[in-house]
Amino acid sequence: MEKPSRDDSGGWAELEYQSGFGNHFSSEALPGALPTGQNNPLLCPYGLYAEQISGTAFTAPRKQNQRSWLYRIKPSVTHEPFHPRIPGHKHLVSEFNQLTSSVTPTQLRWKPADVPDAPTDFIDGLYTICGAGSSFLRHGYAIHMYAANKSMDGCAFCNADGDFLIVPQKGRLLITTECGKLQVSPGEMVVLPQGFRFAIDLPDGPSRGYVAEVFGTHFQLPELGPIGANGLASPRDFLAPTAWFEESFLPGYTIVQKFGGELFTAKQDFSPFNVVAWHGNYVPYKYDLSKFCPYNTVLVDHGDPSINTVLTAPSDKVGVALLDFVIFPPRWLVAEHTFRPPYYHRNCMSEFMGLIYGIYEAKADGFLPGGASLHSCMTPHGPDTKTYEATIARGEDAEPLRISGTVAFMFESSLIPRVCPWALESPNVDADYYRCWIGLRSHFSCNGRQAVNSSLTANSGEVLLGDKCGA
Ligand SMILES: O=C(O)Cc1cc(O)ccc1O
Ligand SMILES: [Fe+2]
Repeated sequence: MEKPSRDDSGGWAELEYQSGFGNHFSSEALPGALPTGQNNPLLCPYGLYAEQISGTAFTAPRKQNQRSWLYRIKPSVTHEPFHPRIPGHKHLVSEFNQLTSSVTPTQLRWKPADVPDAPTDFIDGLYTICGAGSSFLRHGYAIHMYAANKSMDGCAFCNADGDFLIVPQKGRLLITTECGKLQVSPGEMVVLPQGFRFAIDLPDGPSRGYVAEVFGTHFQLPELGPIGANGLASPRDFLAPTAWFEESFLPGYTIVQKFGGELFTAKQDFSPFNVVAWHGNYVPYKYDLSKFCPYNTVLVDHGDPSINTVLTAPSDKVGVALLDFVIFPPRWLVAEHTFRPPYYHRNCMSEFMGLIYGIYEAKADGFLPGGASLHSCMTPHGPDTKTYEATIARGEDAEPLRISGTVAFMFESSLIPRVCPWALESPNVDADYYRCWIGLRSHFSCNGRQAVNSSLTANSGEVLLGDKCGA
């Protein structure tokens, strides 16, 4: 089989995918490579080894159970022992506690990170921003970002800690996985489940993006409730790869395994992308965010952002997410006599936001593509002064307005994030972020109406009117 070039997009754009979310897929790169009638025959077709990868406990309820069978030239165990990687990686965290990270209720915003000048691949370009819980306890999440400029070479990455949901903001990702290849462009997202080996090529050079990693659970489609049977992200728009393999002698090939936030390496002399056929429902997949079918208010008020949930990683509490992936895509705003941008609020959930392109509807300035913000549990936030003033200026009879040319997103979690020291000390921290709200003036006016609140009433009982009441 011809191997698509790893350093340009030749062949990648025409990749074939299998469509569906949570399907039991099957794929073979050689005819008849999948055993029939059983998973684990004594002798597999073409002399392949059968290997299972489990995404849930063997005994997980059938509805949640995830596993795949890989039929490969050599099993993945065929490698030398793991050793701590030298050099290590100082900026990855999978356990959030006082030793690794700290808390702040302050509104945080980061300017976009520069892509480094020094050759940096996806592994070295990945750095944790914040998170909660522990990969060891199989509960929690980490939010990372990456800035890289070079393809992974002679190595594959394997994340033993959790599932990666990657949102590229700049530069395509050409991802070779054990199940096949995926091309992921800015405007798309990809999920690489725990344990799969993958290599990321960067055909466009400088690349940047966001990663949510969830521990102990997997992403699923949100319930649709009264919306009905259709809408939001449609299962058929999720794309899984088709089997692709290479049989090559690659002396010194390295598996880099992230385990407890630390990196370990093991050598082998062949490509891990040697799976000739596979079947199962535990697979990497991608989704084009432009396929999202948004729902919204059509008369008054501002719907909660949960209406824009693409995927949710559930916690053990019904209706409460460990981590939701929510987008703010192009759409019409039509609500009448309504403040249409996001409302001012304090949320018991914590909100990490990123911007893929364009201008986010709540921030006229300062929240830039490739940048990020974090509003933790009960930290007040909302539209900046410019957005507020512009919205009020449009008046009660504002025409329907189309938000265009932008996609922002939010990773929203019920667990409160601790922030890594390098994220807090980064030169990209926007120290002036708070100023975007400082200009919000009081528009309060009693306008001749009697103030019923005693604080507006002078000691004498005199009613404060007009500018006397501070308008
Ligand atoms: O804070 C944000 O910008 C995200 C957000 C958007 C919205 O429309 C409503 C609530 C919310 O938290
Ligand atoms: Fe918010």
